[in-house]
Amino acid sequence: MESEARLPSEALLSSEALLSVRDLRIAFDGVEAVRGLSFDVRPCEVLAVVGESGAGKSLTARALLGMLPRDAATSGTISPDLSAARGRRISLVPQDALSALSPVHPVGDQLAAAVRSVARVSRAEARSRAVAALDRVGIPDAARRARAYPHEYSGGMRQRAVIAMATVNEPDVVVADEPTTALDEEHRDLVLRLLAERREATGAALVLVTHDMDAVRGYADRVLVMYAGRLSELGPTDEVLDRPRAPYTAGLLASLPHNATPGRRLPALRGTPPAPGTLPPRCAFAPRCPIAADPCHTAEPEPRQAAGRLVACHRWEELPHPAADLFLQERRPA
Ligand SMILES: Nc1ncnc2c1ncn2[C@@H]1O[C@H](COP(=O)(O)OP(=O)(O)OP(=O)(O)O)[C@@H](O)[C@H]1O
Repeated sequence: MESEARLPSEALLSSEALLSVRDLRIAFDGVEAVRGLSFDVRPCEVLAVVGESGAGKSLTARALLGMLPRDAATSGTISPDLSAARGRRISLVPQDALSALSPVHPVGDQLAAAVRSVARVSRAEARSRAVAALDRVGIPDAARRARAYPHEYSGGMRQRAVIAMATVNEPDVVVADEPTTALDEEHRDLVLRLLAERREATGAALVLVTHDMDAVRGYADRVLVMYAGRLSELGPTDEVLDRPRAPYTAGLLASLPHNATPGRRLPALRGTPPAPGTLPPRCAFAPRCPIAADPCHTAEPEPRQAAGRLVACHRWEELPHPAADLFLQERRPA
């Protein structure tokens, strides 16, 4: 039997945290979409946030930035609150590069304005930092290109410019919200490489919200797996991906196309996540879980320290390894 210790939420606090999120709840019209989430962002790490659509990943990312919709009701703590220092200590790389850039100002002017919004420097100095930032993300002839408008940039150059914008002030935390979802493979790799490179050069932590498990494997130090607004599993990337302990993580990984064995039926996560507001007091994953048993149907599991990570599952010790076949069997008619 592997060791397990139930921890009170305060014990999840880590002295090395750059950002601590505790019991974060985000609700719309009284319905909670994020339901008591606690995690840390550590200095200089890449923390991936994964989970199916609707898990609450983007809301969580936006909460870090203080960019939630006006009608969102929140509770819990995010400390320190960096939202007032947005652009200086925390910045966003959004999914859509065009939305991050104003169409009516030259790119260099936008970067220079971003510099001057946080630093008392001359226009000339801001301009020179803007050009240097464009140069660092590989925009050729940056001084000339700084005078061009976003629509004069190619798609790849716009992506680069957005990363330059997010990192020009060397923030402590960069939040990238599905930065590659809308991109083809070439641009996807470019964005991930550049983000990783700029993050490393500036010593920033990167919170990477993504559906792309290859990106998680390639770039993330730790991964936070979310399900129905809660933490399902959080731990070092290789350990979580190589040996998931939460059945939800196992199902998510088993259903990736490249995990298919030729000639065998593809494992799949049957069903869909519950809609917010429809959650009875049980494990939200229980109806889809191949190893759910008694406790899962009566009490929602809290995150526990287990096998070198946090796992929110009553039955994590019962999960076989590898677990993909569980999800194959689940598809057979009863
Ligand atoms: N502005 C809003 N008003 C009402 N409900 C919202 C709003 N934004 C999000 N939600 C609810 O919160 C849930 C979580 O949203 P969120 O965008 O964080 O999911 P996600 O995990 O990022 O999904 P995806 O991968 O599709 O982006 C949604 O399913 C939705 O029910």
